[in-house]
Amino acid sequence: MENSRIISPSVLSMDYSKMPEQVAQLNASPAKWLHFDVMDGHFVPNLTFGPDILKGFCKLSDLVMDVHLMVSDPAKYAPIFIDAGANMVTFHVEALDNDMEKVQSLLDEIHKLGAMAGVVVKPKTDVKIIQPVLSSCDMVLIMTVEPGFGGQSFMEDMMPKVKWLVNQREAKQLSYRIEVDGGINGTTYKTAVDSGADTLVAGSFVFKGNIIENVKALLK
Ligand SMILES: O=C(CO)[C@H](O)[C@H](O)COP(=O)(O)O
Ligand SMILES: [Co+2]
Repeated sequence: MENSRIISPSVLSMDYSKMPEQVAQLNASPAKWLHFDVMDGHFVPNLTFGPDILKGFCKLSDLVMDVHLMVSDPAKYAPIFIDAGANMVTFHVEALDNDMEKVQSLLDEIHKLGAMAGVVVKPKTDVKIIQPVLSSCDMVLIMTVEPGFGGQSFMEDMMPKVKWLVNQREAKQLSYRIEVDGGINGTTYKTAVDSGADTLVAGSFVFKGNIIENVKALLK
């Protein structure tokens, strides 16, 4: 697992009338990943992309496809998105009733299908419940907004979760990445990085103005 900071621009905030041009800008930027938010209109009150759209992004880019499943049935959809080209699949523990046996099974299934796997926790979920599955995670995603929409404000009070993950990783000699998602911009990213986040999702910040310069600003 790489140790340097990774920027994963969220295409939720892209201008879809300019999709190929904007993906070309991401390809030319120092972003290494592309964050793809799958929302089912049930787990969250918004509806986004299906697997065929991911296939389209894969044709336009060699970036690592970082698929964030905000769906009520992640066990059904994880294999479908891996088949469509997902490299990293993260799913919400809340969608599996915070049941770590179910979470462990899905992490194992995603690995068996050849993708990297991680879990996501919503702002109100206690991160400590995921302790039993940490050794099977390639990444843990801490939501810094309520999932469902781009353009919301960063919740700084999620930083203790990031710090707990850093401590657990060190204590248990694990190597998962720590990703934050929601409200990351040219100011808030510093708070996240100082707390120990190494993987930054950014949507509205990256796609407003110059995409390449905005990605660079998150790497300073
Ligand atoms: O998962 C998400 C929302 O549920 C998005 O990845 C996130 O909101 C990115 O958008 P922004 O950077 O504008 O907050
Ligand atoms: Co996301």
